[in-house]
Amino acid sequence: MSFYNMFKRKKPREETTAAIIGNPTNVNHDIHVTVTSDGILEGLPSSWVRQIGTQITKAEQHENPEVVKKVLQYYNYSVKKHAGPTPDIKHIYTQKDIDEESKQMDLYMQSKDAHKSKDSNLSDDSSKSVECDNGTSLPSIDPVEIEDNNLVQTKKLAQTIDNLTIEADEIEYRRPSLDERKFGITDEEYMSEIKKICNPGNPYDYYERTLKDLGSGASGMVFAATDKATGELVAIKDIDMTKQSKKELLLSEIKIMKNFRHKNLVNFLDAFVIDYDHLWVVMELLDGGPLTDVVTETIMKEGQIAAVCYEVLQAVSYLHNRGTIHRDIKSDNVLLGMDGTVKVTDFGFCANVIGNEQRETMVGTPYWMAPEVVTRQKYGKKVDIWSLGIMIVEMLEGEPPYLKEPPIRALYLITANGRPNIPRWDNCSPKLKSFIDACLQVDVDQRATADELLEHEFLQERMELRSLTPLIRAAKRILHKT
Ligand SMILES: Nc1ncnc2c1ncn2[C@@H]1O[C@H](COP(=O)(O)OP(=O)(O)OP(=O)(O)O)[C@@H](O)[C@H]1O
Repeated sequence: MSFYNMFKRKKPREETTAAIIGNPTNVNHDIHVTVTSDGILEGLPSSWVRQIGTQITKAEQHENPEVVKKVLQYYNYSVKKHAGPTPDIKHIYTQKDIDEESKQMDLYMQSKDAHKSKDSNLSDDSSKSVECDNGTSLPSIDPVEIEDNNLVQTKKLAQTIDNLTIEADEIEYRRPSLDERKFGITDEEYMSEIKKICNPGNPYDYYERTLKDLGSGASGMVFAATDKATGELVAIKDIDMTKQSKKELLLSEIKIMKNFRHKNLVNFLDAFVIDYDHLWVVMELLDGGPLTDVVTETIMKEGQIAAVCYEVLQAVSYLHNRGTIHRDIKSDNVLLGMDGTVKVTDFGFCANVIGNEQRETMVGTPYWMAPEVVTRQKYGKKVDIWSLGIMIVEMLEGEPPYLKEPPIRALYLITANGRPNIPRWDNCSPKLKSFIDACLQVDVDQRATADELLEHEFLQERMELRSLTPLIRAAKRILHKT
């Protein structure tokens, strides 16, 4: 369900602008940030200044200029990365992918030469830096001749920022060509590959479509079908491949997912190509709906929270022990069975859809994001543990911290505040407090691993899975999903 559905719950307005953009072809912006004596970040491209807008106060900029810079870097990198023809699909993530992504991000934002404006007459001296009040050092804006006349100085500074503004605003955006989107493989090659990976048969020979639609996601509909051989219900995700920019990555995901099988994952069952350009992914069906419905509509007991955590952690441990990071653990991606079964989904499939509003949004969901994702420090498997901690906050409070804040502000608060305030903290038992503490450590080394958490005493307090059934029923009733 990922990012898209989360915003369907409460979607910050600024995320809905939907111009279709491709990769920048003329990225020419020097980004030299400085902090004035008033603690204001200067030298930011105008588009960034607009993004800060009312989201980050001057006092916050003054207090945490480095965090603001990192947040904007991360946000802009994510948006552009998501928009471009480079491999940006959420696929099976490993530490290697993350290291590579960090390198690309550094290159994107820090390589002065890579972003130098051909028109810019600014100095190329990047060695200068400005010492901020908090001791951090930011690269200085290129020299504006200091003249006695303050007005001239101010004008020149404004002109400098204007230059940056023009550079940032004049990036040419274009839609990636079909060839770029396919990474050079022809339709014939692609179809031959897909035939090797997917079941070549006709899905209607195996499954009978029911009238029940389970919902729709970014990449298409999910509907229920009956397995003709067993009579069991399955869920089929219908992905319109003409809207996928990275078809071959989709295929490699299917290959990997075929090998992942765990009782706490929504397991992949089969895949078919239908009508030439639609991919049907057959999965186990979970009839209880997403955990989100339960956290928003009901009040969970600690024993029920422990039961969910225990199941989710088994899936996370399975993925981590196979070198895979989920990167999007949240209640929307935990599906429930009416019997209380708990399964993690979206661990392989997250479509990169061309031509809808998602393309201008970030990769990943900010509210569940660990601080190190933004700061890029020791970013690895433990991001899933932080997200689990945030999911516990959802189970306690009904929503993650900062959900009402727009994404840039949420990213700022996550990075600047570290561990969030939990309003119901005082009502939690010592065991639950200790469990949350183990998940929401800003210091990655202090944060527990999935295997360590599985041994935590809080989980010994877990109730039976079927204790979740009344909550699921109640949520369905309230949401008229029965
Ligand atoms: N295996 C399943 N069993 C039952 N319902 C499911 C299953 N998979 C998805 N759904 C439901 O279908 C809807 C759409 O799910 P989907 O995973 O396509 O959303 P998404 O994550 O927003 O899309 P995408 O993964 O393409 O970004 C959701 O409401 C989800 O609860």
